[in-house]
Amino acid sequence: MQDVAPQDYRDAMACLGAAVSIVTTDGSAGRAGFTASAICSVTDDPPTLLVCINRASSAYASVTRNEVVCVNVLSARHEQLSRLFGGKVPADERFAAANWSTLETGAPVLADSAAAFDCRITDIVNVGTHDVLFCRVVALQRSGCTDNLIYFGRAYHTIGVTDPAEAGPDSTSGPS
Ligand SMILES: NC(=O)c1ccc[n+]([C@@H]2O[C@H](COP(=O)([O-])OP(=O)(O)OC[C@H]3O[C@@H](n4cnc5c(N)ncnc54)[C@H](O)[C@@H]3O)[C@@H](O)[C@H]2O)c1
Ligand SMILES: Cc1cc2c(cc1C)N(C[C@H](O)[C@H](O)[C@H](O)COP(=O)(O)O)c1[nH]c(=O)[nH]c(=O)c1N2
Repeated sequence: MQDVAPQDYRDAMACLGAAVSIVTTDGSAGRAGFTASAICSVTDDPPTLLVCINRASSAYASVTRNEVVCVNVLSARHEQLSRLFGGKVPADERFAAANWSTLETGAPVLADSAAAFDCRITDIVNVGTHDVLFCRVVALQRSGCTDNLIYFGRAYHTIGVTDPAEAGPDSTSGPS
């Protein structure tokens, strides 16, 4: 198979705007977190999303050994936090910059995230430099879901709803 050059691929992927989240974990393998845009809904039954994580990431060992993650969806106000979790800053310094709680799994939940998906990792598929994590959502939290931090063209942007009712009510859900 003839591949395109990685740089050409990245240049084209820079045209694909994506929501930004902070993926966290905690457990016997330690607390860790990283900024992620490669996140996608897989199915609502059972509620499952996927996260792509670079195996070279400082969070990789903790994420895969703890087998739990929380996907914290970011709002416009979280741009600086996203930069902190985007690399090269010690984990304690990343977490010190915000308030965190927990839901079911013990993975850190960002207090004012637009939405937080608390998950157990059920399957992992290795592809190139990354692992694709299939994550079963066991609890979630929504609050102030009126805007999103977006990464597009190698820069941060914001999108928002004009009528807050469009975003629906705040809520917290556990296992049904
Ligand atoms: N999926 C990812 O792992 C991913 C996504 C976005 C950004 N990043 C990292 O953030 C930094 C800044 O990125 P940028 O968007 O400003 O410029 P960039 O040129 O590195 O990336 C452009 C786009 O290519 C994709 N991409 C980049 N690196 C990738 C990788 N290693 N694997 C798969 N897809 C990748 C992303 O969609 C990204 O938005 C880089 O170090 C980049 O590797 C990684
Ligand atoms: C906007 C944006 C989006 C992403 C990233 C960065 C930024 C700025 N990074 C990179 C990731 O956050 C960073 O490489 C890790 O924090 C690893 O750095 P450390 O090894 O912890 O220093 C990233 N990494 C990854 O494995 N999957 C992803 O989806 C993304 N998405």
